Amino acid sequence: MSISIKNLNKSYDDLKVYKDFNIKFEKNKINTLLGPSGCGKTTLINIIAGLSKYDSGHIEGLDFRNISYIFQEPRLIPWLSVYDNIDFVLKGQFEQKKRDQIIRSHLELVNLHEFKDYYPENLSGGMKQRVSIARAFSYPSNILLMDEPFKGLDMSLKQDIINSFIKLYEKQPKTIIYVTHHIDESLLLSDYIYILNNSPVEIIEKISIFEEKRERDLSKEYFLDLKEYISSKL
Ligand SMILES: Nc1ncnc2c1ncn2[C@@H]1O[C@H](COP(=O)(O)OP(=O)(O)OP(=O)(O)O)[C@@H](O)[C@H]1O
Repeated sequence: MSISIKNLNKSYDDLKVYKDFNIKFEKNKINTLLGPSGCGKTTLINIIAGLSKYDSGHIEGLDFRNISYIFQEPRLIPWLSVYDNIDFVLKGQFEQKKRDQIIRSHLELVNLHEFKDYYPENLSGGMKQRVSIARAFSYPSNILLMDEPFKGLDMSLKQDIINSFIKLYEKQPKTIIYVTHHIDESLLLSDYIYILNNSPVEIIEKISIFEEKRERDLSKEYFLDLKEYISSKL
């Protein structure tokens, strides 16, 4: 489902972060919020997740039971194996046989099927983040919220994880809201980029790039031009 935010107002004491703010996130697309640090991206995603209160406004198209999350840190349960970390969110959703099939197929898609019995402490940072991506897609949600999920990973690892992510997304499209302040990452992943800036926050521009191929090559002229253009807006 698409998600519409209407006339949002949110302040922290004297700091007005959102003033009569409106935005619409497109159904089953990757909608990216790109803006400088401190402009209000995390505040917005926390409001959508129901983790932060807002002063006034309306949010349409949300059902809190219907949301998956991928955070900056993988947030795996340390005393559960890779397999059981995913099973944990699926219990109560499906019977055992179906859960087993879902977990195995998702671990396969992120190339971690051989690590299903490992505990988080024995995995690298990139592997843990792949488990959290597999977990987010295993859960039967229509909406996925991601806040800087690739932070702290080097570029080649990032590229692998983004590829795993795109494989899962293409098999099971969801309405995705993705927060980042990295232009390169936003160009690799997005269908729509909302450039945010100013205080209170404004949408400087909505850029649509979903007609371009997903096999994205950031060294291509189109992306270099777009990157320069976006930089000039931030
Ligand atoms: N709990 C809070 N109390 C007071 N001010 C806050 C609080 N949370 C955020 N802010 C302020 O609100 C503004 C927006 O913060 P927010 O974290 O939403 O920005 P952001 O764009 O996500 O930044 P970053 O990329 O650094 O996380 C910032 O000026 C921040 O200092």
